[in-house]
Amino acid sequence: MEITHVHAREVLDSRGNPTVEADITLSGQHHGRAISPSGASTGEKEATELRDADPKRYQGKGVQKAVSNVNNQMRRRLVGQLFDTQAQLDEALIALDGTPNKSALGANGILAVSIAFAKAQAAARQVPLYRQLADRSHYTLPVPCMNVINGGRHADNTVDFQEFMIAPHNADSFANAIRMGEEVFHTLKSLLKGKGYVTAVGDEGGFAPDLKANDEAVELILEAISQAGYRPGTDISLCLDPATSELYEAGTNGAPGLYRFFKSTKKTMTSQELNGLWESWVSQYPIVLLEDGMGENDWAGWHQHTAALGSKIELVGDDIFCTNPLILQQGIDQHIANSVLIKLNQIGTVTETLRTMELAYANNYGCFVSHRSGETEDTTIADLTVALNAGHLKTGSGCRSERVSKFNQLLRIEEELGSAGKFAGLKAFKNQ
Ligand SMILES: O=C(O)[C@@H](CO)OP(=O)(O)O
Ligand SMILES: [Mg+2]
Repeated sequence: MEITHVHAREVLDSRGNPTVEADITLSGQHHGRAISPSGASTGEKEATELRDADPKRYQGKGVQKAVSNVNNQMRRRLVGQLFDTQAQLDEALIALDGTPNKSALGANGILAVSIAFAKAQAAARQVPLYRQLADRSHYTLPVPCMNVINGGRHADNTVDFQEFMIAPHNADSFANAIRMGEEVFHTLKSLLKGKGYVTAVGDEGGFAPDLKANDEAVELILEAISQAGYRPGTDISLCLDPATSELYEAGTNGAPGLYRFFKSTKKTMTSQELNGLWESWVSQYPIVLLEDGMGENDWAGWHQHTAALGSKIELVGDDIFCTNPLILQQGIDQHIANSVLIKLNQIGTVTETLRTMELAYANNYGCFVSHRSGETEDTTIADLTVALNAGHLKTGSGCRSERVSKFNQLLRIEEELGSAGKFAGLKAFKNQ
């Protein structure tokens, strides 16, 4: 189909920072619109998010250059051309950029165009986006992993670890899983209030209290699950993303690196000690998934970590893989983790994201689809999760619209699919 219109503009994300929105029209009548999200605890090998240097606009965080690259180079290359498939479009964008990490044109602009094209194609074919991404007779509705306590770089509190999530898996539908999760979320609010903690929320919608210790977050969540009338581990389990790359300090002169608890005690731990902490938490608590339990530059630590826990729970690599098929392949070869976090803007096109997911599945790795801490009303990840039967996703929790919009899209998809959709349940998680 012929691309007849390409246009980008600067819009805002959930932190009030600018990001890129792109519009695409096919054959003068089929429209697609998409917005790129933005991370705070980013992996070093992510595709480049182009930000303007001008300190007078948005403290140097503007995206005018990325927008202009869409409205000039990309528009010139695309308008008037025929693209039949997503891969053809994305290959053209990758070639036009010409760098391995999309630093010339910016992955924020490229991704918005790539997703907008997928949506325009879906509109042209009159199918929902998930069906445009993968046409199947049956689809899986994911377990929503809801981030109910925020810490790390996502909140100004005393908690070092970034994300404490609940996974309501013992449900017969996505709608019931969301209801269970939200009931726990509200119970947790009362519990925190009762204990004198603030109930303000962090970037991803979870509460951000000043707790006395990191494990207090887990204890409080378990209490909230029980108080809400559910059984921890049987009905609702826990998932964690401590985002330990943010804690990691590389060693100098050949000394091993250390993890520093930068917000609470300022104490340090070796990889071995941190791995020991995870082993004890996994034996003590109903944890089914642990993301970035080791830092992106600590492959030796990751190796140990996978040997210790890789046959017990799901170990997800986020910063270490950056949704990049080449890096994931290295991880697979070295037996690192058993699952990969999927963030479209870490790699920059729909086609490369799908390639990473296919590589993961071919090697018996899981795919955990994810939002970014800077999000928008764009709900593409909801459709992506369903399209690829990923079985679980994380997209924050229940009180911020940029997170809830994904839940609402999944509720619509579940309704639309009827008996062609099935809730994933506990088996969505590796080793469960
Ligand atoms: O670390 C993560 O997994 C993400 C999303 O939760 O955070 P950010 O978008 O800040 O990288
Ligand atoms: Mg992460």
